[in-house]
Amino acid sequence: ELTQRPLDAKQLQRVEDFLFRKAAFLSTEDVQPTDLRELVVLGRGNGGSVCKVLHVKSNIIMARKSIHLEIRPEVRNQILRELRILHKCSSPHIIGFYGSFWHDGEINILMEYMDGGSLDAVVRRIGRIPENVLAEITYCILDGLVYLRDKLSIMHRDIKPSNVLVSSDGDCKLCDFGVSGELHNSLANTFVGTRSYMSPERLQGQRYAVESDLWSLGLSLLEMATGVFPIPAENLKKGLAPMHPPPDKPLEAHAPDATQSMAIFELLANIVESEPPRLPDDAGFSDSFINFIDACLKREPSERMPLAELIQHPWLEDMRASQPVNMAEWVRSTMVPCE
Ligand SMILES: O=c1[nH]ccc2cc(OC[C@@H]3CCNC3)c(Cl)cc12
Repeated sequence: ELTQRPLDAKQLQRVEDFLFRKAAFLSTEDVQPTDLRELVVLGRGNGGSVCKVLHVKSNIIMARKSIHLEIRPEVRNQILRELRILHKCSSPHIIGFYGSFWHDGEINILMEYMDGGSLDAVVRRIGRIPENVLAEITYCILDGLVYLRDKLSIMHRDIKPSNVLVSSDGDCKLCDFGVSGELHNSLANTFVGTRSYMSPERLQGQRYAVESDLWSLGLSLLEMATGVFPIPAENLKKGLAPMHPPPDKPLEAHAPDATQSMAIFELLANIVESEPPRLPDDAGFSDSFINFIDACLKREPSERMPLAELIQHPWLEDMRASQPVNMAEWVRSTMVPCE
């Protein structure tokens, strides 16, 4: 059995609290869009936009992801049917699901609200994430991947910093995993972006499996540790992003996104043809962290360290033992004080 850490009592309590809130919510009849009061837009990406909403009848704050799709009723009903699998998800490392509904040309997915937001926004705000914090985050991601594989027999398909969410309670959860094949097909040609976390085998249209998620994990960790998207490898030569850039000089002023200069096709060709990127060995990262990322970033999927071994990698235990993190405190330190 994998070395799952026993959930601490507070974490278990929060999972139960969620299920209790969800029961209260489900006791209200089917969600009508008018039941939701829009509070603030949280972000855009993955084909949709995310809004913080209040479900008025149950007085629960939620995150609603809306995906505009021009599809036939049979296809959208198939998507809603497949999304219902998410009701079976109950893990401290997987975002909670309240339900989904179609309205006015959009699939709406109601999820648990995470007040710390997504890690892409955290990195934009503070520059880069300390190694010991990344070890905690990595454990949560790996445990979430184990849960998806063992309970839903699925891989994530879209591991990247913007699909990892954190909360001021110290929780760290995966979202936007590929639970609906029909939704995946409907979104197939909507890729927009200047960077890709996709594995070489997937970019080449070859068969891919959970090892492809491990490539994406390695690339995401490299980016969050250095504050720089690591492809092309030259990006890393310019040194790390400053940690906690002075508020007067927003990060953009520091590191204009070098990948913008490289067109997306050239970038994808680089991923497939070049040696995988590595953590710099003169920037203060531990050897076991460098080794962990190397174990994920093998171009050959079969050479990547399997999930069961990664979750037991010395880096996770060493970091947790030598530099333990209070995740609740750390997340709070990254949050923008409300005006
Ligand atoms: O609180 C959330 N719950 C579920 C999903 C979610 C997604 C979020 O952001 C997703 C976008 C995608 C690209 N960057 C951020 C945020 Cl910022 C909060 C939540």
